[in-house]
Amino acid sequence: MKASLSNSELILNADGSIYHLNLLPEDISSIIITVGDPERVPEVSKYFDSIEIRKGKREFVTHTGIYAGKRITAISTGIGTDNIDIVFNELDALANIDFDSRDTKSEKIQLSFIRIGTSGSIQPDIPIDTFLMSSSGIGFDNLLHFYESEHIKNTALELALHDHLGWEQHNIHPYAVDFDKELGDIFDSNRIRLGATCTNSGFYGPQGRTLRLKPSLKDFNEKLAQFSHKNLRITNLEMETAGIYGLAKLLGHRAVSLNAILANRVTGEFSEQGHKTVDELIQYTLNCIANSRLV
Ligand SMILES: O=P(O)(O)O[C@H]1O[C@H](CO)[C@@H](O)[C@H]1O
Ligand SMILES: O=c1cc[nH]c(=O)[nH]1
Repeated sequence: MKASLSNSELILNADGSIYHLNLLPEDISSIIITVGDPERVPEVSKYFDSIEIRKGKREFVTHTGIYAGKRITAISTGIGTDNIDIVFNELDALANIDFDSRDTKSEKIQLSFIRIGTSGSIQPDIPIDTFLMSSSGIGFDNLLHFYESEHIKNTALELALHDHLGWEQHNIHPYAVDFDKELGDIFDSNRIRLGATCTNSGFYGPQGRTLRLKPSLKDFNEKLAQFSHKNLRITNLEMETAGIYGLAKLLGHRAVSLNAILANRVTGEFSEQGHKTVDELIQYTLNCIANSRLV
């Protein structure tokens, strides 16, 4: 028989809540909106008809409530896939590990994750203040390389990208994971574009930005923007989507990432109405959830 999880692996606080998120199993819904910025959580939950849970620790703020008859959890992940590792492992533990016996439950709950994030476009025809749904997440961070994950990756996309970039000598080995198409269909409309999203481990050098430091790869964004594979092109850069797609799939959950495009890296523009654009994406997302069969 498999030994149950020790105190150093499944870490619970004195009140029985999970270590970083400070949440109890009953605090979360199976419909989960993730946002990067902790201040975006109340921007989502202000539309709820009622709020039942308000908890937080570090950058991980959680509100659970009811919107149009659906129980929804909104949680902030902070910035980066290092935090995605914590948030997704702990949310899955809340759903699928019995905290008393410290064993995995025999009946698993599938969670539906919807990220509402901000991002920068690398294509001239994807303007600021538009919405974009990530059909694939391409990870330049290393998160998925630490998990057995060959079976959930889009290896055809990975190979085509490796061939195009030729960056092995720079120790850059991106991984690729697709969104959950059925979940994505709920958010599809002529209001939102589709594209492949690159996730990286930083905002400046790792997204081809130069303030005072010189990038090692001079043509980073251009090379990504030129790539195409089976009608798919790389459209935007941010810092969480690929990790979310990878961990959600590995754990048997569904995920989709919706981006408010705030920067256009080709034209050099940055939105002056970012708050409004994000607010519109929040309302769009909630409306799609309300009109869906998600439970
Ligand atoms: O607006 P959020 O969701 O934080 O997402 C984007 O914004 C942050 C960088 O400013 C990164 O987390 C990036 O992915
Ligand atoms: O350019 C951008 C804008 C928002 N978030 C990012 O990670 N990059």
